[in-house]
Amino acid sequence: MTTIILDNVWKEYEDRVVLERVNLALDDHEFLVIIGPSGVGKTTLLRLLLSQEQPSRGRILIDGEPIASEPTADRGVVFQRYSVFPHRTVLGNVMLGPQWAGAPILGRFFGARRRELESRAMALLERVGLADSARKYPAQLSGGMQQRLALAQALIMKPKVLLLDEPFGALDPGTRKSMHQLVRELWEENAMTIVMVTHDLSEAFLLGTRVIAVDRPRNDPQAPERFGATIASDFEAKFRSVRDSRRFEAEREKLRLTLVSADSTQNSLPGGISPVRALVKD
Ligand SMILES: Nc1ncnc2c1ncn2[C@@H]1O[C@H](COP(=O)(O)OP(=O)(O)OP(=O)(O)O)[C@@H](O)[C@H]1O
Repeated sequence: MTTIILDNVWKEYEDRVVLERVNLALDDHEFLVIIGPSGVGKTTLLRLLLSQEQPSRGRILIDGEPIASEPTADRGVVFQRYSVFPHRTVLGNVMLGPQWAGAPILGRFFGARRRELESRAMALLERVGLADSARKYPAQLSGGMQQRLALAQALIMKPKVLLLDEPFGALDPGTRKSMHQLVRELWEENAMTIVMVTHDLSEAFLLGTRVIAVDRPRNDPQAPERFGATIASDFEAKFRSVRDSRRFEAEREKLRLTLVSADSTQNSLPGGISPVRALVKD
């Protein structure tokens, strides 16, 4: 379970206010999408969630605890152009993170530990459709394949929160569509929280359980840096219903069993509709 709270968060660079009064409470397993005009502070918000930047004021809590002051493995990130290591194979790139985390001096595992990691990395490459390219180098991959590699690299660290900064921005429409599908599936399978920045509104509402628009509510033409951006709108998006329907399904199943066991003889409603079907209809 992962909840995120931003409590009156500000980000200022000397006299320049980039973000002000940002308040946000994110549920467990949310897919939050951030939209907003160019230069408004969307990436800054992601960098705060990664601890690449610190708030000037306010606080960020993850699962009720103050966010770590340094980037940690439980927060993965994928950028629009991901800098994979060009001299490592696809498999080597995926194995790198856990090796650095587990053996910081040598950066390498040996023996059984290495074999275990290799099989985990291969399973993940299989999942993102890159198993056949495991021995290739990044330069031999298309843009979409490189983004799949970036996803595998982030996921092998089992992040609680995955941050995506315009991850599909450089991809052609067909590849983009297949990446949407993949990310959506990975989000469901891994039960993680995703925070994604995009300029594409249809993508935002297609993927997100929640979409926030970041904008500057106040403007001083004489001093454009005086006011920062904040959450101007907050929408529940289409995919929330899918997430919530899973909870609903579980509840419905419980109720169905109760109804069936409580009264197997009187399980019809007027019009011949059974209670189960009536629930489904609702
Ligand atoms: N280290 C910094 N020092 C000063 N200003 C900064 C710094 N980092 C970011 N900014 C400013 O903060 C503002 C917001 O930048 P940010 O990259 O977060 O915007 P964005 O909404 O992600 O933009 P885009 O959609 O174009 O990627 C920009 O005006 C940028 O110049």
